[in-house]
Amino acid sequence: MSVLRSLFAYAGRHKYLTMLSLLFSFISAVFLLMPFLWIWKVVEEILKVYPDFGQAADAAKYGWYALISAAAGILIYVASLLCSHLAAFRIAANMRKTAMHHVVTLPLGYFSKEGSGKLRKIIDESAASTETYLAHQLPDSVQLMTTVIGVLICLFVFNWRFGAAVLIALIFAFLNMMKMVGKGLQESMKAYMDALEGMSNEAVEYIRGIPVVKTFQQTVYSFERFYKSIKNYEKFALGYTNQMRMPMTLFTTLINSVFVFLIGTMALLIAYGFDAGALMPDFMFYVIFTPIVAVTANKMMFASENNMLAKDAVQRMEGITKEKAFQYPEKGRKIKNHDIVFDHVSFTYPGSEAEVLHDISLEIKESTTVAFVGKSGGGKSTLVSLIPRFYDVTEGAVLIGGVNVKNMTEEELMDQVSFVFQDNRLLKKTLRENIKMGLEADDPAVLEAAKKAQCMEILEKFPQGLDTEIGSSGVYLSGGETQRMTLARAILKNAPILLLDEATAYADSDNELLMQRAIRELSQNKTTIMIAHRLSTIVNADCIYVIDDGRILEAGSHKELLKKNGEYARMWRQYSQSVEWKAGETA
Ligand SMILES: Nc1ncnc2c1ncn2[C@@H]1O[C@H](COP(=O)(O)OP(=O)(O)OP(=O)(O)O)[C@@H](O)[C@H]1O
Repeated sequence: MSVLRSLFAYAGRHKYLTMLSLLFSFISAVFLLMPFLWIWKVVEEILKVYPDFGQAADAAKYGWYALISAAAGILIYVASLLCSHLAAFRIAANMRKTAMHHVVTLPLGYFSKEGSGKLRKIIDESAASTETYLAHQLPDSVQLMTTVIGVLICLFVFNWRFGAAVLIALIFAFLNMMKMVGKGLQESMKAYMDALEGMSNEAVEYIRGIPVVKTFQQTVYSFERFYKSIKNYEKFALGYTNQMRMPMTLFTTLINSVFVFLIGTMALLIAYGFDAGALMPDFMFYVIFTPIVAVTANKMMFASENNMLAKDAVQRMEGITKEKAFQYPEKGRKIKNHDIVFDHVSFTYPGSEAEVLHDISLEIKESTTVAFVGKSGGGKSTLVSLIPRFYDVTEGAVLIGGVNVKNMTEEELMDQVSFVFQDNRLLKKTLRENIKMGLEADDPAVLEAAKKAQCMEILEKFPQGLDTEIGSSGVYLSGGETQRMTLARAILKNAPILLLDEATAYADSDNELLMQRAIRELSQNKTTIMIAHRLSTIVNADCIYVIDDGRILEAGSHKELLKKNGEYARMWRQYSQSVEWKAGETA
């Protein structure tokens, strides 16, 4: 019931269709039990007139009744499945939609914590297994319950002694079944499903990393994590199977040995002086009837396993939908200008122990350009990512124009900021849509932005120009091309705050100069933050912050920092030397 209640949360009006399917399923079960009774009547009729079979006038009539009730039962069952399938598809689709809608509201940190393979598996496969559950297993369970109740009634209506014999076998079999579906097994199954999920995640990560692995000849080492997850899966799969082996064997044996109990009872009754002839019709009824008992009991066992699977799927899905969404206020406060302030900001990545930024305070005035430089891993990208709220600060606040970014609506915040990062992604849409990203702009404006960002050679490469669909056959953009497309996006958006994290990292020397010029032009009158390892690109910044180990080491203009002769001056000397060496090499 709890599984059904959870699933109905996604059902809307389709829950009535599910209920209708259950009603049909119940009626069909009643109809499908009837043929056994009619056949018993046929047998009784024949035995009554034996050996003069011509006297069995009603046998044919009962035969027809059996056929008609079987046909009606099947037809009603088909109607039940029709309803259940319609509802199941809709409910599973709603589950996927709800999960996806929720996923996009989650903080970015969630996606680095949970691998994408794992998320895909949970959303897709959990919805699929609830679909099977609702379409088949649930109506079948109602049918089974009805059949069980019908069977139990019939067992005792005809001859309680034979009924008791069948029941004893059933009780033993079901006691075994309890072992199979008990709490311990639910836990083993959860561990098994976790291992399966882990393996799926590692497989995705492994396949993604293959190019890097091949380049660095790391095959054996990189395979280790994936291999461990396979071994872990093997451990739980074997454990689960071993746990099932004994009770499953006993269950199957007991359920199929009901005949032995019946024959034993018949022999006992005859030994105690009962008339074999008078017992025969009842005995025949139980012989006809017992196969349903075995089939029903088998089905019940699988139904309870499927119920556990559906419960597990619902819980996994709820694990995502109950994850706290990123909160944006309904109504935001208006910003006064485009100053950016970091006020005593500390930050730790979600799920990580180590603090990455420690008590950082700095102020960036509107329309100025600042640069963050420093050792790799010092926290520059993290600091920048707090402005568009890719993550929320752990302590302190980030303010734009005097307003905490947490108090700005999503629209307001995103309208203020455009960014070009190292790791940019394009959508599987046309080049035009990738530059516009939902902005109102006509083709000349899109082309103008593309031109400034040095994207014309990309557009010229494909005969369909702006209409070229990324991801369609043969359309692939390199890292540098993707970065230029992202720059075109930022140019078209023309937001007052510009965040550039190694924005020209992948550019070749021809393009880099032109991209730098476009960036310089774009950053005019904008609050700009640049992260760059090539220090020549930031010498003109109004202020340069040297970030080291999550702290500001030094701050000032290029000239001031050189005069100070500290870390920046050291970095500059090193950089100039490397440029000289390169120039020497090319000379
Ligand atoms: N998603 C994450 N989860 C946990 N820790 C992270 C995550 N991303 C980065 N870090 C850690 O935060 C620290 C700062 O990383 P960050 O990328 O901000 O440095 P950076 O100065 O920009 O480095 P680079 O110049 O190499 O880009 C590093 O120690 C890094 O390992």
